[in-house]
Amino acid sequence: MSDTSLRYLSGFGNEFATEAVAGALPQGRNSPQRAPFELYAELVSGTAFTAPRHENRRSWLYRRQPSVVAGRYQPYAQPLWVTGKPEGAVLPPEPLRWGPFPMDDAAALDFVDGLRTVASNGDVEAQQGLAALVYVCGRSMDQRALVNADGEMLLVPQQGRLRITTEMGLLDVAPGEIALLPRGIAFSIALPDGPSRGYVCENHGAQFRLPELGPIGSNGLANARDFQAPVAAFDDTPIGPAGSYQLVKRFGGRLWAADAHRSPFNVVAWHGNLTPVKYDTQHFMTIGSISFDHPDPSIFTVLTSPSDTPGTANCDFVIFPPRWMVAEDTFRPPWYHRNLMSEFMGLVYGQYDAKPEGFRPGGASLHNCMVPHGPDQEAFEKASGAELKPHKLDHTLAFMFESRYRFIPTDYAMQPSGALDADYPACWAGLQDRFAASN
Ligand SMILES: O=C(O)Cc1cc(O)ccc1O
Ligand SMILES: [Fe+2]
Repeated sequence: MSDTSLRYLSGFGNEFATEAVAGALPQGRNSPQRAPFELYAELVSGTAFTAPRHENRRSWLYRRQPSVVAGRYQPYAQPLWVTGKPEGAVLPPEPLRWGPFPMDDAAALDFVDGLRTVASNGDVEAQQGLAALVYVCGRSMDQRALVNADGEMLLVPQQGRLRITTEMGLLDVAPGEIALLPRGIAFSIALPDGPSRGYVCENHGAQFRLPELGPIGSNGLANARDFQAPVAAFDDTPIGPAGSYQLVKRFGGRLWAADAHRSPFNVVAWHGNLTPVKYDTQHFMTIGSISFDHPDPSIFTVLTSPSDTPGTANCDFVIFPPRWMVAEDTFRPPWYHRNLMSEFMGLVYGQYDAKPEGFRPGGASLHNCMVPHGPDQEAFEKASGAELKPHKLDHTLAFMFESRYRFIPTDYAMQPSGALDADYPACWAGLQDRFAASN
């Protein structure tokens, strides 16, 4: 597929129609007796057929061969991609933090082999919860594609651009941008900038959508028009022998691989509202306090995956982008707090105001349900004494996967020789009792 296919259609959840060859989309019906150019019609339903109209997501693909043409699947070993709650897993009741996840072994790994679950929750079979992963990779996926039947994947690149080929077309995603790849849609990732690292939310629950805006009104936060879907594009490499391509499938918390004769990227035209999208976080219209007090971080929600309990998300994807701090008589960083919701955070670049030194780009932190946390001593002291003039928190992008379900860290995350910060709670130890009743 050539770079000329790198054009985008704008809007979140729109009804798109796109064809790589003029005339390839049937008009006025979805499954004519014979589709144009002898293409096969294939429906992909991302929601139950009967999901409410505003939540319903499906697309019609017109392709050279239907996806059912594939070899037989064999188990594929990738022990560091872990789903759900491992048997007997120990869940420390403390705050956890990791330094930048090492990229030492990245050179030999592609995106599939470079995925490492840091923490996971829920139950993939119950369509609940998520896995928070990192990827470290130095190789493009060569002659192979991944299909995740277990959930959609939200990619947050931290280092290196991703060129993502999908059944619907191409996406180019740089650090500062995100990609949302629907459950079940095949994709393959190339690395135009070399070694890459980033974060992934593998969402087993309800699909991510834009949050309600309530009193904010009809504009603001992430605007629907800034999400970009690919235009139809296909790979016209001729069919090769069995095994010239590999399809890797995530299915029930395990990986499988099948030989194929060609890539699954043979969709000549498609229409519908189930599609991969990318979004540039620079377009996020940030709202904050213009009087006093630090608001709840829900004002930074880009996308939300609701659960069955209103307002209590399976997962909120929240960002902390560059923004002005202007609040008067206010301790401006996050307050000390405990939260029913569990918070997994990562840092794409820059500094995070609550932890200016200890939280590093490419690392992560985890504050599970009711685990106390807040600014480290350095941040507390600085912010308590700072002159409260307007101040731009610039050159920074942190994010959070916030979930109603506690995240269980994996063995990979907890190994003492890895990125785990063994002494994280020490960053608060110096917060003295300064009570002075006479004040
Ligand atoms: O814990 C964190 O750093 C995330 C966070 C940020 C904020 O501004 C308010 C609450 C919150 O949990
Ligand atoms: Fe928090």
